[in-house]
Amino acid sequence: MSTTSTTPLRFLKMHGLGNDFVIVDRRTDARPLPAAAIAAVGNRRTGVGCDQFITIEPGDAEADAVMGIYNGDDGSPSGACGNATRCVAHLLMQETGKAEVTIRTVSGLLRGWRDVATGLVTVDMGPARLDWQEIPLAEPRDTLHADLSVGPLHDPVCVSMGNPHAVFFVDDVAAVDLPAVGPQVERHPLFPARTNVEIVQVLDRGRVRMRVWERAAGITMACGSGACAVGVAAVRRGLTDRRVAVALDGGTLTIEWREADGHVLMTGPVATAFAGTLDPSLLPAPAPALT
Ligand SMILES: N[C@@H](CCC[C@H](N)C(=O)O)C(=O)O
Repeated sequence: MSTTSTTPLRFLKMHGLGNDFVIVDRRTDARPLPAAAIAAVGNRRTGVGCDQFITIEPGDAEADAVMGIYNGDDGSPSGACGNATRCVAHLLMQETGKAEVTIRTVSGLLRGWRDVATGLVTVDMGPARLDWQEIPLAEPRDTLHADLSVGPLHDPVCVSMGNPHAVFFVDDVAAVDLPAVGPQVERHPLFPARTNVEIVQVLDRGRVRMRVWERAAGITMACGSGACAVGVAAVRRGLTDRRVAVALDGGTLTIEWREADGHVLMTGPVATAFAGTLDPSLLPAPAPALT
């Protein structure tokens, strides 16, 4: 189909636990979407507003679709978005009638499925990556005790779920001024690609409370890849069992770090808020005609 910037671009607004996404289907409309246009759409005052902007691209021999992930603040790409992956898995299952779908992201092939009784959607987020170069960190460090202090936060566990996470265990998540300290950790020189920041309070061996400062999105109601990183970090520190309920501001995700293959499974609800079209003025103007 031929499209121009004056043709409205259709989108779906979805969320997982209040972590919200503008999702566009580029299998039917592949117009260019530069970072500035994504940031304009992501702006909550002047655009639609979203934590992440998600694209669905044509699939291939192994995947039902390819998913692109961009942060709402600046259009920067990310290697993972757990909650959006659950939303896209839900859409693809609805579309294909399949009980299980496969989604390709820049970090790998992810499988998603639904529990028919509860409607909850699970995604296999693949293996947690624990080497300092995979986070990435700027220099060799033990990712189990990364020897970093920023304000009241100390001694993070660093985990990559395809995107970087610094997980700090604290006594009381409510007592931390996350809007103040989150951006300082996000942009600390130890993290050359910046980082997502999680603060966690362990409640018991099966439950934790978590708050998140997301890279290029700020405080969000929930972060799926962050919850995965927290589950992995808590097991590595010996604080919880391998299956844990992670209570976020927007609700609870169940995380299981599977012993057999090191994959991390994430389960929770998805919801569709509304469908709409993007104002063409938010999108790039057509290139001027050559004379
Ligand atoms: N909300 C997401 C994570 C989105 C990407 C993140 N801000 C990054 O830059 O890595 C999730 O549910 O995982």
